[in-house]
Amino acid sequence: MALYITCKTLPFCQSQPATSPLKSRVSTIRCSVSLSSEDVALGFGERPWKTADARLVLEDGSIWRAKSFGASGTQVGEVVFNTSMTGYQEILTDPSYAGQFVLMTNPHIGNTGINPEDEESNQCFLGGLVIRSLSLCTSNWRCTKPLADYLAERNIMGIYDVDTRAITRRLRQDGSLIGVLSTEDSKTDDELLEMSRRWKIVGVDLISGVSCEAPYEWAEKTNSEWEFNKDVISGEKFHVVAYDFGTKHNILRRLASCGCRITVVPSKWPASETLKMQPDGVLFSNGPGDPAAVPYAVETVKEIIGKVPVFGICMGHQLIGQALGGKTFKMKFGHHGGNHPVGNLRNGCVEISAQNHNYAVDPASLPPGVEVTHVNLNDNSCAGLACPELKLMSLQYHPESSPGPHDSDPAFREFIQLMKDAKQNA
Ligand SMILES: NC(=O)CC[C@H](N)C(=O)O
Repeated sequence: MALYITCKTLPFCQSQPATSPLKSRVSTIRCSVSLSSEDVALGFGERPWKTADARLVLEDGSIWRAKSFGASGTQVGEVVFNTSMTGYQEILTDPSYAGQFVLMTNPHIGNTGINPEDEESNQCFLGGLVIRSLSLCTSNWRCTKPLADYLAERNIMGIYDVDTRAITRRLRQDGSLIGVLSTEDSKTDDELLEMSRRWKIVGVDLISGVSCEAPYEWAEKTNSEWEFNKDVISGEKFHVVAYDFGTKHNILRRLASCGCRITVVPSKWPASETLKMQPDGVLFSNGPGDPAAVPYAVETVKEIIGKVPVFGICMGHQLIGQALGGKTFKMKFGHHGGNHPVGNLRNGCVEISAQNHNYAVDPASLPPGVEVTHVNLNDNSCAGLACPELKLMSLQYHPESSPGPHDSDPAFREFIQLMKDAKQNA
């Protein structure tokens, strides 16, 4: 539904000819109000306003009453908070959120609606969305639909009008918690609590549920506004095999923009098949869940490192850490947001980065010869690794941003350089 507000402004200048047609001084503001077919159910279109019809029951026994949007039903997941100020659509489509409810600390969500160019994967894998306030209006020239309709279509539950600050403080204090979201009155609080306490996310392989089924080629690049460093973008073609553990599209787009031909392969694609393709480099992507629960992926990484240059991002970094002999551990509440300061220990610079992870590599568990290249400055956790001997680099965070600042984008060019050097020395 579109609402047109016509605002008849008075002439700004008294000397304007009185004959000036009024039409020219009428400005029309197009305010696209995203009232969907569910308007009445949502209570946006009429009074009285919608009242609480959903519950979020956390495993610590707390019960949060809220209003639902998107899908209805009952869903269990791990609640994590994300501090990004923008980019809820990229967050919703980041496959690394599989099994999790994302609670946005930014209180106002939905104002830019849904924009098809902003998708980071073809699906939403997250468990649900928890927000303070759902925007009544959408305002973006690319917007095709309101957030509530999109979530309903994709069968993803959302709740709003819930005290996200109080839940965030609880998560910061007690660590991430399992929760159950429900719109079903037939389920008692105790049943939902029991469900949250029985559900486990640690030790579960979540990447096989989000990876592609068969290899495919990727060619799409990021658009020109990303190329703030044109001079160093290589015109050369490198063939990169990208392991899809739940890859975000912008990783592939940035590689394509840097001159890579990309073959995306499923998470269980044998290392021997990859090596047969004789790629110039291999990328291990981001992905959901516990990195210690996917030993087959660690084996794949082990078989590849040392043979071709590799770059690991987030889950990929954690798999590389394990393949090198290190261990991962679960953090208290992880890092999720677009404002995490990272110290680049190689050049002494600070990068403000996009992050999304609940696990980290324990640097003390790594063998000599592996260099910690980056640290998260909020808690000193390991944020990057390198081993020049093995032509290997990895980052715990997201150089492709989307959403988030572009400070870490040079990492893609470092990977290009790694491949270039390996080619020259071959
Ligand atoms: N974005 C990612 O790859 C996340 C990695 C892993 N699932 C974690 O939570 O730590």
